[in-house]
Amino acid sequence: MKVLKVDHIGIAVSNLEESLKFYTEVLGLKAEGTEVVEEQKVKVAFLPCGDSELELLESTSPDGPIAKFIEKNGEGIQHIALRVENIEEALAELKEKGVRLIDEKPRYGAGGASIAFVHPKATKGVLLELSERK
Ligand SMILES: C[C@@H](C(=O)O)C(=O)SCCNC(=O)CCNC(=O)[C@H](O)C(C)(C)COP(=O)(O)OP(=O)(O)OC[C@H]1O[C@@H](n2cnc3c(N)ncnc32)[C@H](O)[C@@H]1OP(=O)(O)O
Ligand SMILES: [Co+2]
Repeated sequence: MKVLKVDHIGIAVSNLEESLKFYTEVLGLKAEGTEVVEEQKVKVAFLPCGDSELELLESTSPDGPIAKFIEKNGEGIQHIALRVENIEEALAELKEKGVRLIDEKPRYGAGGASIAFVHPKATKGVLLELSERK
């Protein structure tokens, strides 16, 4: 598999609009439009940061992964996403190596990316998202 770069860092927040104020008004980052990703039960906003981005995620449901994360840990970094050249190939290789995957097949990611998560127990405690953008 080929990792191209850190695509984004996912930050779990309780209130997206409120959190965006800090990142845009204080840090001066520019927010791209928000998007609801139903399958992940999140509303997200991306803030480009040089060659990578920050992804702010607010839960759209009390039983979604972001709501559960915040309940357990409070707001903060929830995942790191690596851009890969070919996600199908990356997943096949990780599976072959016995790595614990959350998603064996790519799912829909914000902006039309193909994404899949690797379990934090396999990565020394980091929820890892693989992302391929065409
Ligand atoms: C829109 C999209 C995009 O970018 O395009 C996104 O990013 S969507 C981003 C939101 N979507 C997702 O996160 C989908 C993938 N996530 C999941 O399936 C889930 O959140 C899991 C990661 C499997 C965790 O599930 P759940 O909370 O039910 O399990 P759990 O609390 O029993 O956790 C099992 C163990 O993993 C650890 N753990 C849980 N979440 C973690 C996280 N975010 N980072 C690091 N460790 C984590 C727990 O502390 C626990 O360890 P101990 O056993 O040692 O206590
Ligand atoms: Co993400």
